[in-house]
Amino acid sequence: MTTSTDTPGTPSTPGTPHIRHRDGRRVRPTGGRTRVLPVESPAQLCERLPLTYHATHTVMTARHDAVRVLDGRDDRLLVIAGPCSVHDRAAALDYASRLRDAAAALADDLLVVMRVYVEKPRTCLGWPGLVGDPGLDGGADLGRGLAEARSLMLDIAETGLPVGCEWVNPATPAYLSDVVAWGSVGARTASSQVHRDMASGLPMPVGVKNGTDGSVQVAVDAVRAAAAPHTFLGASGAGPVSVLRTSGNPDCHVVLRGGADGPNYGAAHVRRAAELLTGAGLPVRVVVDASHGNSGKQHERQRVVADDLAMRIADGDTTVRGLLLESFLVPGRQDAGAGRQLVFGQSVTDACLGWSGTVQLLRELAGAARARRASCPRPRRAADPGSAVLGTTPFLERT
Ligand SMILES: O=C[C@H](O)[C@H](O)COP(=O)(O)O
Ligand SMILES: C=C(OP(=O)(O)O)C(=O)O
Repeated sequence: MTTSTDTPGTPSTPGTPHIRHRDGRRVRPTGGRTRVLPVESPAQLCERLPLTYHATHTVMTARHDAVRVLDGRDDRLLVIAGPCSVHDRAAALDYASRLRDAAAALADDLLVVMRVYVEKPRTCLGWPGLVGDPGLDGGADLGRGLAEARSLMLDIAETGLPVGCEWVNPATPAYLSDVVAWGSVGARTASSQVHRDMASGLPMPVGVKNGTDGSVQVAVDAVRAAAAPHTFLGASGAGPVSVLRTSGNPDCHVVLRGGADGPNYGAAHVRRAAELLTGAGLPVRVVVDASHGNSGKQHERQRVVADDLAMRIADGDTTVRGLLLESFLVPGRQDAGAGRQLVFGQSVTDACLGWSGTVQLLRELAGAARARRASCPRPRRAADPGSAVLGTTPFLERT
């Protein structure tokens, strides 16, 4: 085989040779499909936008408390609420200040984390989120996206409200993970080795969704895999690809989000998930996503899911440790696109509950946590909360 540079073609990397087979046929080059563009290193961005004292306090306290809630050592409910995706800083901060006030008022019963989802996995194609396309115009200025995402997360954490997000690209945590109190591996990536490796090194509790097909086993496998140490190639703070060795993340948990075969927030589904976890030798920690497959993506149906869970929790169910809600200022959703006039505070991805509906649900969930506390004899210390028996997990007193 010989190489030639006079063959027509569009190599996108300068210097990529065109290929001519020895029989004279032109061979389409298979390389050159990726252009490499520079971007600020994680260390540079973190130095430019450092974690402040207050934000550090928010993050560390929330991570610690979230683990205790998930383990049943804190009898509150973990509620991760916020827009499906953030696209507009002003609207996200407006929502955050309302959520922070509601969270403070309900702090005895709920541990509230704001969804600040800056990366979106897509079923096929679509807007990739603030990091991938901060201009919502296809410009894909990732350098700007990372900076905007970090700055927004920092400002929210600075107010005392912890933030949570889904980790989609394994290079992103190096830029943002120090600001994040709770993370997620989504339904589209739960079976991905890359995401399991990544979760094993994240310094926060990570909720792994069941698959879009409804498989909970895939999430259980991911939780088990992420609890173990891994060694893999990845982005480090200094930028270049490095060998990363993780110690394993013992704080991962399953998130039931429904799937192609319907919702899975019902008592029987939760029981089944708990059995799978126990069978895998894992602690029974279950969080339910009221949206996605559980709401059939009809935002108002999140109420039905949350009402049902609130009733079961008030009746003493201790298996469900938390809920995810998709909520923003204005209910519903809208299409984004270059030059479009957008409604302030309305989702550009999945439809969300509006603010008043959200507050109502938060109060209801707080009431359920209170009722559960009243019906549970306390304090009951579990010798090993990790080996909790389904539905009868004793809560330890919050300290
Ligand atoms: O949570 C948001 C969406 O459900 C997820 O990103 C997939 O979106 P899509 O099916 O519209 O691509
Ligand atoms: C994409 C999300 O969820 P899922 O992975 O369950 O579809 C999400 O929570 O934004």
